[in-house]
Amino acid sequence: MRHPHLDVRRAVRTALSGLPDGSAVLVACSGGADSLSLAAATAWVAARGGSRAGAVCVDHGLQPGSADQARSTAAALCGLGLDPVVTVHADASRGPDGPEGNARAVRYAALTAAAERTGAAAVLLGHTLDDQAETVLLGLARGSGPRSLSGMAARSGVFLRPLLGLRRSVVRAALPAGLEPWDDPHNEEFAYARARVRHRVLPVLEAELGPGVAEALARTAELARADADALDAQATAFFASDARDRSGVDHGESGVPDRRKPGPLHDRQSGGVPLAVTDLAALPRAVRWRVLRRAAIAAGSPPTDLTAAHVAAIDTLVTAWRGQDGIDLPGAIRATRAEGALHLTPRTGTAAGGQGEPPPPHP
Ligand SMILES: Nc1ncnc2c1ncn2[C@@H]1O[C@H](COP(=O)(O)OP(=O)(O)OP(=O)(O)O)[C@@H](O)[C@H]1O
Repeated sequence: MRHPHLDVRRAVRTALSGLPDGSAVLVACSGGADSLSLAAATAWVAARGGSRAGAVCVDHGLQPGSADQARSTAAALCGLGLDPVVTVHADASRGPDGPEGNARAVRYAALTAAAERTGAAAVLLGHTLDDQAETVLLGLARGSGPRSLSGMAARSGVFLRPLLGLRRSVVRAALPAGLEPWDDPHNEEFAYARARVRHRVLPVLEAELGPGVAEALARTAELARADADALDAQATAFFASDARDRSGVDHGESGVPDRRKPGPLHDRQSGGVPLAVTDLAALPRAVRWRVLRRAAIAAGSPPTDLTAAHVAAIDTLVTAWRGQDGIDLPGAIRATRAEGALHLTPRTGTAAGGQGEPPPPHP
């Protein structure tokens, strides 16, 4: 780690080079060491590259003194030459996901809104390779599949994560002298699984298995992302061909569409789209489970409540059906098998989600 500030600046320059010329960006800065280091490097790169960089701090008001802390972070960011520096208040006291999850949801919404307001092409986040490794370990411990194990993307929507390839120690060593980072007490709280992974699990793995474990876990994330993307694309292709069938278009052996011939999956249901069991059973399990999950969500099952166990249960109707009853899913959706097809429909007498709304359209 001879010149950490050069590593961080290079990472920022690479991320910004993917944006259209003259783009403005915002650095999302909590005041913590990682995002402050990112802010300093971005200010440096923008000043030399003739681009515009501002910053945005989100004050959740969760801790006493958070407004003062946001103010002093904003002052430090102005001192770096970032312009504009926006402070946003985002209440995280309500919501379904607990304080941490709510804060994350309102933070991402506030950051997106700040980008729209200021015309920024991207919002830069300070996640590091260590954050990625922690995410993979947490996913492994939960028994996650490749989508979860793929961790955080270097780019997703308006968000860029330029530091995903750098160790946290490098990012922190690049923090210019005189900048005082704020230590989020949650990062040290062992009540949080991520803090335990950060301070207790990863250091033990590195000590026992050798250095490079964090890098290896981050590589797993990259490989898992490629696998998950490929499987998702196959699931999308299944729906596309299935929709063609349902539209009554038969491409036949000649490849010429024959619109007179009805497809095998005419939608005879109100509120649900049947999927041919033979078509589903022919898919590899990894693709089929994705198709089933998407179909259940499209029928109205809330994605946050629909677990892998629900999807596995639906799958029994496809691959291990012995005339058994249907399966109840979250959002008052019922999966049943009839006439060689799987049906995902609102439970009789109940509306999807219990809100009297029709299920959303099929993907
Ligand atoms: N309150 C906030 N305001 C603006 N951006 C935030 C805020 N909290 C987090 N972020 C952004 O999300 C990134 C990840 O935050 P998280 O709290 O998960 O990690 P961290 O390791 O504590 O990062 P940091 O040391 O920068 O606070 C931060 O680096 C920052 O870019």
